[in-house]
Amino acid sequence: MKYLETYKNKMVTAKDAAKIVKSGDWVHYGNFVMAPLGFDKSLSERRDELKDVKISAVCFPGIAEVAKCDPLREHFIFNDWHFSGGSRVLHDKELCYYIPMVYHEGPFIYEKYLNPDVFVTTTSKMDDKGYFNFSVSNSIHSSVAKKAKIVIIEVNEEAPICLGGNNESIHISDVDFIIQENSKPLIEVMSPEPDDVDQKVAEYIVELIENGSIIQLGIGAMPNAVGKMIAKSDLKDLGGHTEMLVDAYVDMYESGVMTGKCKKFDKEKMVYTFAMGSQKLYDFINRNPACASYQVDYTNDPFIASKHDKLIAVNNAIEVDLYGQVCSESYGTRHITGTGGQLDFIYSAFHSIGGKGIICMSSKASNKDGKSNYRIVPTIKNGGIVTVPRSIVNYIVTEYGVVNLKGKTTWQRAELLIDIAHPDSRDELIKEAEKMKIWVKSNKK
Ligand SMILES: CC(=O)SCCNC(=O)CCNC(=O)[C@H](O)C(C)(C)COP(=O)(O)OP(=O)(O)OC[C@H]1O[C@@H](n2cnc3c(N)ncnc32)[C@H](O)[C@@H]1OP(=O)(O)O
Ligand SMILES: CCCC(=O)O
Repeated sequence: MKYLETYKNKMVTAKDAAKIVKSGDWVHYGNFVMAPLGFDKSLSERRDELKDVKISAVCFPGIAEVAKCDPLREHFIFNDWHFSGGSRVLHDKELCYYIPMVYHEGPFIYEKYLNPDVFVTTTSKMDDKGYFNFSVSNSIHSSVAKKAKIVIIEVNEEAPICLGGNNESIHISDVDFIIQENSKPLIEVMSPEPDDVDQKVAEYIVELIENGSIIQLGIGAMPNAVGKMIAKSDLKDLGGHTEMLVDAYVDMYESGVMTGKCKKFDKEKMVYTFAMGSQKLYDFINRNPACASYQVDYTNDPFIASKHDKLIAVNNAIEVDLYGQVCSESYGTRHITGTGGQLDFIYSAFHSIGGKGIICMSSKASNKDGKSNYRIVPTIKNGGIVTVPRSIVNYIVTEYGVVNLKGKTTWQRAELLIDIAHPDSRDELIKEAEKMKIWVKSNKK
């Protein structure tokens, strides 16, 4: 093969690759399940030789070794652009920091402002033209690779080949070092089984969808439940234009409801920028021309996504206040996740002809510690982060119904939201709305 000699010359062990990192460097990891786990381990083993190395990841799968090995943060500072459960655990222990980003801007942020010392990501194996496919994480990888001083790839021969789209691959001539010692099946990320509340919310959402709609499902259990219900519905000729491809898209495709025939562009292709789910999803994507992987500045660009008619965006939230502000990334000052593509898609869906930007949630949250709290609240909990401002918000759905807040006054919003709040919280919400001066006499008590 033409590139075999070059390949051999660039091969290193993970241990040797980690030796390239110097104190003070910024090291950027590949995103989601393509994070370079072997390199991460080897870098953590160099802890005592290094000081002040900054690492950035996107939704690191599990607990990063570089964070775990350094509880005093004297050697490594770990940062994540979008928290996974693992990064959340680390943040609770002051071992991970968040980097705010509206996801479609990610590549442009790199282009304009960031100069990583090292970019290291997992890819699939090289093809005979010398290309390594970014597999299930296209995301921001091409843009990071273009700006990084050193590019290292960790080959995983079991990683699916994700056809583009664009920016789905990197050529060996743009790679400095190749690690080849860590091939194994990709990490599976399973969604919990939908409960009764998820089912009820999903039923309301399916009623909002017309034949020929283009579906974006966000991260979390509830959007996945919506997709699974769509797969069993009578809807016809839906299309996929999403940031994240999840198992529900396989169900929608296999049941025949998602054909992509009505898409204005990328016809008959499910467009996405990253995928996380079961092995079934990874097998489905592998070399599948029905799927197209693009960098996130394509999938999430509101000026592109909104050109599809009937774009339906379904995303999950933590709290919504009576003004209609949506908080999806923190609970008070407890950091939970990131803005991700939520703002991109809620905005895009409203701007799409016939589109709807939907925020869905249960009316009450039950947490692991046995405590529960209401999700429709007078004002977002002190320290909470607004993910979708009230000026952008569109539909809100709970198990008690569907409301559309666009064009509504503050007193109309308060009334609509209280209508879909948990029944036990409604009297208190009305009292608070009165104090907030967003209640009028004609509102229903
Ligand atoms: C991906 C795309 O295609 S585009 C856009 C999608 N992106 C987004 O919407 C970004 C923001 N949204 C999200 O990240 C997710 O949808 C979430 C976090 C809101 C929900 O995701 P889920 O996986 O269903 O959340 P889950 O119920 O596991 O809760 C996550 C954490 O938040 C905590 N949490 C959630 N709600 C509450 C609440 N009301 N009070 C206190 N804690 C809460 C949970 O306890 C859990 O913490 P833990 O891991 O320590 O137990
Ligand atoms: C990094 C983005 C993930 C999400 O949008 O949820």
